[in-house]
Amino acid sequence: MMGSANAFGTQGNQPLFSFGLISDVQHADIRDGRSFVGVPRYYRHSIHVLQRAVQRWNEHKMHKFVINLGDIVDGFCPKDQSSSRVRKVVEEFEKFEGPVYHTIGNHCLYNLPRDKLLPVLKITSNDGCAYYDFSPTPEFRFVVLDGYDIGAIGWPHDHPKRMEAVKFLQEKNPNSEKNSPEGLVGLERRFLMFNGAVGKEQLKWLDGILQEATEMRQKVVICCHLPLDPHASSQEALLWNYDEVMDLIHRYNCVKVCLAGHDHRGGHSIDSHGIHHRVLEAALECPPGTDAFGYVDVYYDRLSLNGTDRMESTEMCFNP
Ligand SMILES: Nc1ccn([C@@H]2O[C@H](COP(=O)(O)O)[C@@H](O)[C@H]2O)c(=O)n1
Ligand SMILES: O=P(O)(O)OC[C@H](O)CO
Repeated sequence: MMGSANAFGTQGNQPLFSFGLISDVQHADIRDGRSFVGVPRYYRHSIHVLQRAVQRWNEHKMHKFVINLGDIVDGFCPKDQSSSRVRKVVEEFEKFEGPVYHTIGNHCLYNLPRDKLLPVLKITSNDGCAYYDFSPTPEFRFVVLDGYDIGAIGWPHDHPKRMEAVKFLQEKNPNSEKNSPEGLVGLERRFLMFNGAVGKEQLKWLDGILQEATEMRQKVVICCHLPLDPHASSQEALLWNYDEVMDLIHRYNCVKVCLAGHDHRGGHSIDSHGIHHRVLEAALECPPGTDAFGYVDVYYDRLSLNGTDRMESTEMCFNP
């Protein structure tokens, strides 16, 4: 019957809630450039993409929150402007009339060390880590992972987590330029300095969260700057220990969707356990006047991403 409540307590085809999405703004007040492989990057324009996104999310009036999948300011931003640029982009996000949840990316860490970055992004942490979770409704839980927990960027020079990452890269990548995948084959090509890993403590925390979500019959959406599935991303962009994280996630049935950024062209896959992996198209790569942002309508059995312009729309149906 039209408009009546179903067994899940939801109205016919009304979403339970919705939220806004954007990734890789990578803004800087510098001339347009290109990625290492020649893809154009529009550093000045990307903040306008964000501004239009915020305007649209606010016009919609119904979005409960916004998620930023990382990389708000580009590493080429002049260092004496890093702090003000990061604040400027965060201020644009904060024009959204609701909470904004940030995921940290490599470019955020090129600009500011963790102890400076996390307070600006309003990520509460006492050990410098940037993973957390939130539950916008009793039925859903969002888990934001810190993909640079073990990473060669962002930690103080002599920090044990940086040392661990440097040692790991020495073992896995023989190139003197640790961002070069030269000679690495297949999935080994992810062992680059602009990627990182989820550390042991974070994995333990994630295990506890997934256990709790299972007990509470919550569906989980994972957010991480670095993609977690090779079929949704180029090999060069993957989390170093994506396999370890996915083995843990696959021990539970509660995770339905994983969202990521970093691989700017975007991607989508459904893994062997029916989990959707959606890598978002970058705001940075939108030629002037074009856009890449979206919003997600959340239903009990699907997430429906409504993309604007260069962001592809994606239906992500799952077994509730
Ligand atoms: N095939 C590659 C790709 C990248 N690099 C290095 O990584 C840096 C970042 O690359 P972008 O995708 O952000 O342009 C780049 O400056 C190179 O140092 C590489 O060596 N080989
Ligand atoms: O956003 P960047 O500059 O770290 O580039 C990421 C790479 O394109 C991932 O393949």
